[in-house]
Amino acid sequence: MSYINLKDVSRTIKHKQILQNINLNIEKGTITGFVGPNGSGKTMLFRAILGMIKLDSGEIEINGEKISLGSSPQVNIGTILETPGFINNYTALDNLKYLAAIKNEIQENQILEAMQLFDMIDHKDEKVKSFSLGMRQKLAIIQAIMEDQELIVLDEPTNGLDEESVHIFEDKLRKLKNEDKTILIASHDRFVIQNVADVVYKVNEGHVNV
Ligand SMILES: Nc1ncnc2c1ncn2[C@@H]1O[C@H](COP(=O)(O)OP(=O)(O)OP(=O)(O)O)[C@@H](O)[C@H]1O
Repeated sequence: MSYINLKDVSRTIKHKQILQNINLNIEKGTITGFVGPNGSGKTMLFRAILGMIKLDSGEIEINGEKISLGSSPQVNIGTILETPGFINNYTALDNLKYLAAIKNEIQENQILEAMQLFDMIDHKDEKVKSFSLGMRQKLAIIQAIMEDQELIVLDEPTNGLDEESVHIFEDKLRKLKNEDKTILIASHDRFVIQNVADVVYKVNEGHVNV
């Protein structure tokens, strides 16, 4: 049994088939890349896997657990889906502490350790409203990995990152994979996908193909 299973998953919104009969098996401890044009369905696919949209038909299981709209899976999941909603008037550290308080599983030193990875320690006391796009994106990556999440779902994670940060990010993904984390990543940056993914799927008009 794979770690993530999608069986005949379909969803139509306003007469448009957004996800079309998707069958997918993803193994634990792998990095799976998704590529495809704008509007092809990558984000919707991730939303479906995370139980954020209702399916018209089909089934999704993560670690043997059936996923349905509104039920939060037992698996600890880290995500970046579109623009992360940070509180602009809070500092970077306070934003991360606020997010960490939801699950209350990690201490400040673990947050700082994750910030260190992307050289964000020097900016920890600055308000997020002063951050550049790339700095916000680093913060988004940090929140997606800081709790040692076992499933990490990343939609366009390298948006706005400079070259060095992309390398740090790729290295971190490889380390997480070696720790048996399962990572899904959608990106228009084909180099990132080529560099890290074990399997790459093409998404086109709601279909998913190898
Ligand atoms: N809230 C919504 N209501 C109706 N249709 C939507 C909604 N969000 C997305 N769609 C449609 O779903 C389809 C898939 O969109 P999705 O955001 O998954 O594409 P994507 O592959 O992530 O694109 P991009 O590369 O631009 O991020 C598109 O046709 C889009 O117009």
